Amino acid sequence: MMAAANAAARVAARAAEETKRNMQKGETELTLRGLPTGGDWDWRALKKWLQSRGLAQRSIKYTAKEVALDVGVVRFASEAECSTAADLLATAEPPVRGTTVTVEKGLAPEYANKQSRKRGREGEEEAAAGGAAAAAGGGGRGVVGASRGPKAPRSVPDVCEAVCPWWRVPYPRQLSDKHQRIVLALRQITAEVDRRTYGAAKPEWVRAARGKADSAAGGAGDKGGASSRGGNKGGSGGSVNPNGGVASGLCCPLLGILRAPAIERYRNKSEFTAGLDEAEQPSVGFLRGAFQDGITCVGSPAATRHTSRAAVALAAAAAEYIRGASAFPVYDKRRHEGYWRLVLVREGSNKTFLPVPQPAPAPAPAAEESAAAAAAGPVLENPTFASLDPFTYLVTFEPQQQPAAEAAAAQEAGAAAAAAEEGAVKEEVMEEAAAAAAEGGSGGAAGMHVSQVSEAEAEQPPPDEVMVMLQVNPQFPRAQSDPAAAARELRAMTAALRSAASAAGLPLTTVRVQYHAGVSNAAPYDAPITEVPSAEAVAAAASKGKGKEEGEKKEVAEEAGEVEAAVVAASGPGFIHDSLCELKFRISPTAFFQVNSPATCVLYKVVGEWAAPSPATLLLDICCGTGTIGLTMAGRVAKVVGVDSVASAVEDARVNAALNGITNATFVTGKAEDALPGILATYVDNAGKGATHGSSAAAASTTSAPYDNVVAVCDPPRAGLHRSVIRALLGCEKIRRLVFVSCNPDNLVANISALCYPPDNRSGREKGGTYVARGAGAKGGYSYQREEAQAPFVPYTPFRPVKAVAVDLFPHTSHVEAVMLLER
Ligand SMILES: C[S@@+](CC[C@H](N)C(=O)[O-])C[C@H]1O[C@@H](n2cnc3c(N)ncnc32)[C@H](O)[C@@H]1O
Repeated sequence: MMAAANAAARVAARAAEETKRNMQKGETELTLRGLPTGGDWDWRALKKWLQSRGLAQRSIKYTAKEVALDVGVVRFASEAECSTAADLLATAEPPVRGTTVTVEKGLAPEYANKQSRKRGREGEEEAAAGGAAAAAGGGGRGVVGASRGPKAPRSVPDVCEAVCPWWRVPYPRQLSDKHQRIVLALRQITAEVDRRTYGAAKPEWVRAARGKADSAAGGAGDKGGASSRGGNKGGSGGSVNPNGGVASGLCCPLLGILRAPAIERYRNKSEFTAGLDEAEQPSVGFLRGAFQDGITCVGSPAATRHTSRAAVALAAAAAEYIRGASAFPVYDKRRHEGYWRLVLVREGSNKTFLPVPQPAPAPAPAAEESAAAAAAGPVLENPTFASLDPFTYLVTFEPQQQPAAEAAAAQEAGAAAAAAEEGAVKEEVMEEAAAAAAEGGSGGAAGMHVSQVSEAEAEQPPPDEVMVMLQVNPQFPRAQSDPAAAARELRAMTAALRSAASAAGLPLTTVRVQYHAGVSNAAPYDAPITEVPSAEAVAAAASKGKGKEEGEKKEVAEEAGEVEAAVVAASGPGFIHDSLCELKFRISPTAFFQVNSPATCVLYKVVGEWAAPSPATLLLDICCGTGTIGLTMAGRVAKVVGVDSVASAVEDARVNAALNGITNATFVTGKAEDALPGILATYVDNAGKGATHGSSAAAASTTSAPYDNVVAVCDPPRAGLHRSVIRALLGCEKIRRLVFVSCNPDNLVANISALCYPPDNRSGREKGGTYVARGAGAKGGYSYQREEAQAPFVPYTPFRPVKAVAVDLFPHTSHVEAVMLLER
């Protein structure tokens, strides 16, 4: 009992630390520029303005009065709130008419500088006291604080610690910790829905899970959702049964975690920063910490476990060019100076990953035997994506000798017994959950116990196509005053990359240039992307250049001879292809594509199985990227409709459908929150009711009802789904099954809870209205006011969590993907 309590405290502390880290990373912060300065404007006025938009911030940094700075930083309680606020503020009336307030995610460098200066001072004090500790991993000194002037003597993390911080953690332990993260999230969903539902409206699955959690905790209750850390080390015996959640306060059974088929150098995309290394030399690699922490030092990616050899070679070539041959400097974010910003490397393979199954767990083999068997693995005869059983990769935790299928059966028996005791309705819920685990869950595969997981995984074969995108700063003064010189730089860099690629046997087929002047490296999706300038473009720019000297013109001519062949060879189509799940996908430079193809294959197979479509199904692929999930299921459904906010990704999706001869898929460009109501109106008969609150003309004009059987797959970005997407999904009763893929457990909790709240317990705002204070300081209580132009709230049936599984797409990092099935 004591051990469980200690474990619970550890889990809670870890969760709190994670939240704090997220906040420090700036994922919950918005930078607002163009705010009023002087006059009555201070942080209170800013707070009022935010309140008038219905936003509640956690903290504000805004010093307009003191230093006439028009920049404010607003921090929110969660990433989801931050994203919602970003959307709202981007279109909000500015506080002062005629001005424009721009919204950017993350911490303004103005404040980062302040922070880093403060930290720098702290570092100096620490050093003076002889207490400056080296960062874990033994990183040396780094560039901290302003890059001008003396560096603060604070150490920065080693590059591996910064980008794949679990690189020294044994893989089984990584899996345990990630699995535990999802255990916690599933508990939090129960706790969250429990907290916000009362009386008869409380869903039965919550009662069932809570009842069990409370009794597991000795009746003490478990309001916070973190009561035990069982299952973490393959035998600690806490109250969590990781193979089934109902018995432990989880909102549904968690089947385990699907390990990544490839864990070394698995990334097919690497985004390198051009910056100064520890020795203040130009370099291309990974930032060794967060810019918000004042760290701008770049480290070589060579030692990082997740970066491919191809990407490492190209980063080295780019660094060598900048150091040895370029007349343009790397970009300095603090001073907004310099030219070279990012080098993005993307790789594609024309061979679909077809997994070799690992052996079923044998009873307690010796560690070396197990590793050898796992490394060799039995070979599937004619393996195909259709024959892939993703649960071959299932890793379970305890009990050690009990395979998952048996554990599920045991759970089913336990659940049934418990249900018999506690009433007929509950019986139904428990049985359904247990049956889900037993039947559709692991597909009959036993998986393997965590103690049998091997690290001996093969590296990926070399790529068949490689694309590089160079991001540069178009506002660099010399690039502006001498475009010919800038063009020559880009051409020479391309030649350097091509030559390194040839030496390493890499098919570098395409190089593109992205122009981005913003402070953050993340360029907007519509930032211009061009081909590498042609020789003619250089000559034209040179001849237009003011007062070009003869020597320089000659250099252009010579350069054209030397570099032309390389530039032409790398001029490619501006995209690459990857073969995933036996389909071919075109990928544009900025389109989202999962970075670990073998693990993605496993992930998509689970999604396809749990979606359980029929030939009559309309499949909604929400946040579809290049169309991958929808297209892998297109052969099993009547129609796929995908939506994504990035135009180039949607264009890729359309091309991908054609490339694979798929004719029943349609892809829509737009934010899901804007486009979904219209999609539902077009393809589902009762769309619009409640989904759009009557605001969509498209919904009103719905005439046909072609699809009765609708399955939704949601795979949102880290910020999660927008509230109006959730409303639209809930409002469309024909969506009875929903598969949710999440790369962020925090937003998994927020989104799944929102999909599972019964309508009676929604807050006023969720219903389309808001509670407003009666009288000053809310002393007179609150009254509910419906928002203008909102249609009456339409009741809906909430979803119910059925089962979940974690998937490890990102070995050596703390990130984990989760798949959840919801039904109603
Ligand atoms: C995690 S990715 C998933 C993509 C795709 N399902 C896949 O597996 O490759 C999230 C996707 O959501 C898209 N996205 C981000 N915000 C969005 C929004 N508001 N509406 C629709 N799509 C959005 C991104 O462009 C990205 O393609």
